[in-house]
Amino acid sequence: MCAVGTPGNTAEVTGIGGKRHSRADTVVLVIAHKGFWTYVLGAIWDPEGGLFVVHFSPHILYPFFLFFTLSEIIRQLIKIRHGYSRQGHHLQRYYYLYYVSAVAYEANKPLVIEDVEVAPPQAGEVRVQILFTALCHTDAYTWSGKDPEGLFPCILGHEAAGIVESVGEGVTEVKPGDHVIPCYQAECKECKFCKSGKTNLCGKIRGATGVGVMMNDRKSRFSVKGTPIYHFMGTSTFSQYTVVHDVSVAKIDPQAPLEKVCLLGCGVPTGLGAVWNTAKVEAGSNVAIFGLGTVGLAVSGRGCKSSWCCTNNRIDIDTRKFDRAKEFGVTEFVNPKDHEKPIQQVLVDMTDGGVDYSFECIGNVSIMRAALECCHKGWGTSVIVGVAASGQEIATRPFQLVTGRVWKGTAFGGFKSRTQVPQLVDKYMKKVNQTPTPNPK
Ligand SMILES: NC(=O)C1=CN([C@@H]2O[C@H](COP(=O)(O)OP(=O)(O)OC[C@H]3O[C@@H](n4cnc5c(N)ncnc54)[C@H](OP(=O)(O)O)[C@@H]3O)[C@@H](O)[C@H]2O)C=CC1
Ligand SMILES: N[C@@H](CCC(=O)N[C@@H](CSC=O)C(=O)NCC(=O)O)C(=O)O
Repeated sequence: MCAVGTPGNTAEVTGIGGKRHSRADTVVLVIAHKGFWTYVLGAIWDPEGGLFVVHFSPHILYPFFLFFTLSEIIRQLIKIRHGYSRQGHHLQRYYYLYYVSAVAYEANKPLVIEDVEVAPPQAGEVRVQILFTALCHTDAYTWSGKDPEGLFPCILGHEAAGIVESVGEGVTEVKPGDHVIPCYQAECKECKFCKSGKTNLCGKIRGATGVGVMMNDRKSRFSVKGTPIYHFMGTSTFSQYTVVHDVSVAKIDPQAPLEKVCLLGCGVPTGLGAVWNTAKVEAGSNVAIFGLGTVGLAVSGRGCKSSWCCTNNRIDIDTRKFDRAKEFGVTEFVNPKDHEKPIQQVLVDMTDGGVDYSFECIGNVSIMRAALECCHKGWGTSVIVGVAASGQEIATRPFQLVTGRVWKGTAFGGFKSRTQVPQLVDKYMKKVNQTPTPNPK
C-alpha cells in the first residue's frame, strides 16, 4: 500500500476528473501527487446508471515524469479492470501495482489477505495477472513449516493460469495479453540440465527461486508497507498479480478455459508424466497408486491409458475417495486400515508376486517403502512423487534393489514445462473439441 493512500495520511489532491470513455462510461478519478509519485487514490464509474466503486484503492502509482493524461490513466484502469487491451501497453511496465494477495506471515498461521505492492518486471521478468489458482499439497506442506526451503513471509501458490500484464526488457517469448501458465519448474533451454536431454530440471534460476527472490537483483518484487515478502517456487500465484522469470512461464492457447487448464500447472502433469515419462508404464501393466489426491488421480486409469487395461490398485485411507477414483476408470481399491498385514504384503499376495509399477503420491516415507516393497521382484519400479518433510529419510533393505526393484523420483512428471505444458493444453482442447455436445433434448 502506498504511503499516501494509507488511512490517516494526508495528501494534496491535485485532480478529480470525470471523463466519458468508450469502454467504460463515466469515470471519476481522485489523483494525488506526492514528491516523485502520482497516485490514483480511487476511481468511480457508472457502468449501468448506478455509481460503482472500483476496487483500486490505492492501487496504482507511477512516476510523475511520465505525465499521463487523464484519458491515458483511465485507459490503464480499464485495462486492469477488464483485462488487457492492446493500446498503450508499453507504459505498463513502469507501474507499481497494488493488489490483493494471501500472505503467509508464519508457518501454520492463517494466510492474511493484504494489499501487496507488486513491483514492475525487470529485465527477463514477466508480470502476470493471475485469474485462477488451485491448491496443491505442496503449498500446504511449505505453509506447515516442514519444507526446509520454506521462507516467511511469503506468497504461496504455484498451480495457476493468467494473462501477461507487462514484460521487462529482453522478454521476447511472451507479450502483454498472452494467456499463460506459470511454471514452477523452469525451462531455459540453455543450461546444462536443459541441454542434457536427460531431465526436465532447469538450473538457470533455481538458486534464486529456492530462496524466494528474483535472479536479477536477488530481491523480491512483493512488499507490504516496505517489508519484502518472499516469492515461492518462482510463481507465488496466491496473488492477483505476480512477477515470474521469463523461463518460468508457458504461453498457451488463448481459447483454453483458464479455470480448467490452471491444473496443468502442477498436479495433473505430475501424475500423467510420472506414468508416461518417468515410469514409462507399458500396456497391460499392474499398477499400485498410493494416495488419491489430484496427483494420485492423475496417475489413474487415464494416466495409464485406460485402453491398455492396466490393473490399478488404488490405495487411500479415506474410502470416500474411491467413488471419485471410479470415475477415472479404476475398479480395485484397497484401504490399508482394512488389513492387519503390512500393505506391501497385501498387494504382493493380491498380484501374484507384486505390481509392475507403483507410485507414492502422499509424501510419507513409510508409504514410500511400502510402495517399493509391493513391486515385483526382478522388474518392479516404484516412483516417488510425494514430497516428504524436512529430516525425513527413506529406507529399505538393499536386497529389495539387489533383486531387481527400481526406485525412482519425479518432479513435474518429467515434463519440460515451457515446451510441453502448451502441448498438454492443446491435447486437452482437442479432446474437448472432439467431445460431442450433449443433445439438448
Ligand atoms: N514431485 C512433484 O513434482 C510433485 C509432488 N507433489 C507432492 O505429491 C503429493 C500429493 O499431492 P496432492 O495430490 O496435491 O495431495 P493430496 O493431499 O490432494 O492427496 C494426498 C492423498 O493421500 C491420502 N493419504 C494420506 N495419508 C495416507 C496414507 N497413509 N495411506 C494412504 N493414503 C493416504 C490423503 O488422504 P487424506 O486427505 O484423507 O489425508 C489424500 O487423499 C504431496 O506430497 C505433494 O507435495 C505434488 C505435486 C508435484
Ligand atoms: N522444497 C522441498 C522440495 C519440494 C519439491 O520436491 N518440489 C517438487 C515439486 S512439488 C510441486 O508441487 C520439485 O519439483 N522439486 C524439484 C525442485 O527443483 O524443487 C525440499 O527442499 O524438500
